[in-house]
Amino acid sequence: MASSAGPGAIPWDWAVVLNTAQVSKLGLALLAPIITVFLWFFVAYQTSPLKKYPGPFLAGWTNLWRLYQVMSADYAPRMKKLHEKYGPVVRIGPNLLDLDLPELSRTVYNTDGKWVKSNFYKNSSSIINGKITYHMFSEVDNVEHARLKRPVVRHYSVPSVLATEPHMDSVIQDFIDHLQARYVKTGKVCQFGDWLGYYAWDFLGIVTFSKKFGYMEKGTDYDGTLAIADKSIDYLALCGQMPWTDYVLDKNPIYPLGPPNIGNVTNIAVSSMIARLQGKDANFNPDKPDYLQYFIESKSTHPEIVDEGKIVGYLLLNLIAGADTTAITMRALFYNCLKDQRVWKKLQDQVRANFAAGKPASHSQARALPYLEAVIRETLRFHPAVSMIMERIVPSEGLTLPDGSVVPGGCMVGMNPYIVGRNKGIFGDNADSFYPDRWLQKPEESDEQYKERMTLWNTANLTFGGGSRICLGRNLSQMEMYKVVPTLIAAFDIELADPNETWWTSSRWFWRNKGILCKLKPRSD
Ligand code: HEM
Repeated sequence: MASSAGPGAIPWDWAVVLNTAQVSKLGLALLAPIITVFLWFFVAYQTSPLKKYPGPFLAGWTNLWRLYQVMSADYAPRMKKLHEKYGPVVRIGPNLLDLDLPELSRTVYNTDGKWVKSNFYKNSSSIINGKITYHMFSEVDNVEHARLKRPVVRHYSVPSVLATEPHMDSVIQDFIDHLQARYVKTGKVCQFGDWLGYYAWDFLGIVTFSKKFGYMEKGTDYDGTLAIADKSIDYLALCGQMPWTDYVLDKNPIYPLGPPNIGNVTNIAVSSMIARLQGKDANFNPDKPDYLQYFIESKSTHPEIVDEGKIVGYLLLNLIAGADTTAITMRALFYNCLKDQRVWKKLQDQVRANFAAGKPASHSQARALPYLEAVIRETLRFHPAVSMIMERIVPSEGLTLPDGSVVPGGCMVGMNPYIVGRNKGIFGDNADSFYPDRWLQKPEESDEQYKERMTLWNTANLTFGGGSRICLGRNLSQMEMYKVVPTLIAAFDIELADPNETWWTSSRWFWRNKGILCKLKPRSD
């Protein structure tokens, strides 16, 4: 067909320009790469040693599938539905199995150093560390990781954490005073979820370098750090599904597309360290140890490992690894307890029988309250702050699964604390419900039976990870929660402003649970 264009116009009818042979050559040239890519995927799929394991069809072909699942922002419940459909072993990537096999938790997360972290962690290291050369969290070489961790690990033991209690008390007192002045006295509705975040950051500022950031003082994320930290974690979660994308996005030298740095917090960490080393840190009281002091001690005990750069890295890691995770857990605790008034009343009664209003609860007294412990343990099980698969590379000897099949070395496997923590074989048919009482000794249960049950349940508890890479800050975050939760309950009557609120409606990423609008009133009893 001839072109209808006038003389001199570019002909739009390609048949005029190209003859049939040329058209087919062009078609082939365009199709060839597509066919090659398809064949490559097809062969990879057909020959994969993980082909025998069930899972969504697309997940076996490309990691784009799981990237899409993470983008949906309700990744963990989606993965749980997959386990309900396919069973305990689900292939969620061409080279990745998600296991709901608590009996293997001590194998995959162990201390022998053979099970290394996948590249999920490696490529995100610079993001977590605010571009400071510190890789302890994400280090995939376990030997190097152990070397980096050696100088600081004792500072996270229970006695070292307990030594920071005076700092904790001062920041908890501040928290109560702010809530009292801004919400209890005025009757205004409190964005309690946000406030738990401000508190968690100020808490870690004080415990880490004896300096609050001022989020509670200002009543807002005044320098955008909390928002940047959220973006960094989102980036980490997304990029980790296809780690090479980090090189195209954040690490591309022309126009980096990663999240911004937590510049203000980094500046505070650096200036605190310099002032402290020069003996000019006005915030520091030698009678109240903090982590900066601990890390400076590590510099003297391990000068071959710890220098000023490492100290800043250690300081920042405390903040990035500890603030968001603990805030999420506290929000989940208040939200779930307030949603179930039976649980709330039981908790409130026990706390109020033991603590007066107005001053921070002591850690030792709080640890003696069985229902508080049950509530904290249930929150950690029901809503783990890390609700993603913790990927590990299977060592060369392979991994034998309960069905007798062997996952070959080099493949990736992992468990998701959210899924393993809701395993019905361990926690019973009501594993999907928030029910703190399950952690109490039953009347018909002997001490021995109760101990056995708790030992079994601990194998399915991966909220803080496990083995040599278990969370370093778990004592710190637990102590924070054991103190602040009873203090708040003893101080105020707390109610959900809208009892029908769900945090699904208030935060895109379900596990971040930013919502929880609350009314805070003077303690009525
Ligand atoms: C409720 C609060 C917290 C939760 C749920 C939590 C959870 C976790 C989990 C699941 C891991 C292991 C990740 C993996 O193996 O893939 C981890 C590692 C880690 N966490 Fe936490 N964390 C919390 C609080 C903290 C705090 C307060 C700090 C620091 C002050 C901290 C510092 C670390 C560090 C340094 C690691 C890496 C340990 C290693 O690789 O040896 N975390 N955390």
